[in-house]
Amino acid sequence: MTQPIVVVGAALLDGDRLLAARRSAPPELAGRWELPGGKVEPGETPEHALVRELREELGVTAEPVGRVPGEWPLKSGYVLRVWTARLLAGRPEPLQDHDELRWLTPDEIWDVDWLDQDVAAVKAVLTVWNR
Ligand SMILES: Nc1nc2c([nH]c(=O)n2[C@H]2C[C@H](O)[C@@H](COP(=O)(O)OP(=O)(O)OP(=O)(O)O)O2)c(=O)[nH]1
Repeated sequence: MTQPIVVVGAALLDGDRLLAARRSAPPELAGRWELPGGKVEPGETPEHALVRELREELGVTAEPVGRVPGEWPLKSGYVLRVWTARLLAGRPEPLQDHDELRWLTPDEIWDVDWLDQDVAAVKAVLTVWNR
């Protein structure tokens, strides 16, 4: 069986806030909100992919903290896996793939229009947040 392509999503946490990112492309996803991240490249660990993607997309240095249990199907052949992460240096900016960022408290988490496939992942993040 063909292995799915893993997309890593970062639940970047800063105190009581989670970073959400609004996609600027492709057209069918643009305007919807997601966890920043991207595809794991061949030969790369998911943790390394997460650090690389956050540097490329947001211009920050971050480190993975822990895997959020579960995985969520995306388009055919892709699955989303999520790690909590913390900022080590820099202030996130929407450099690539996104046109807006928002830091959300748990009370604000559903104020943004998450991608359909991210809703279950964000719920899972809420269960591990601040434990
Ligand atoms: N990063 C990310 N992608 C997601 C999420 N939910 C979701 O459906 N996706 C989809 C969007 C894309 O089709 C795919 C990830 O692709 P990407 O474009 O972010 O990854 P990438 O930076 O490695 O891509 P590329 O431009 O190098 O091709 O997964 C999510 O929460 N985070």
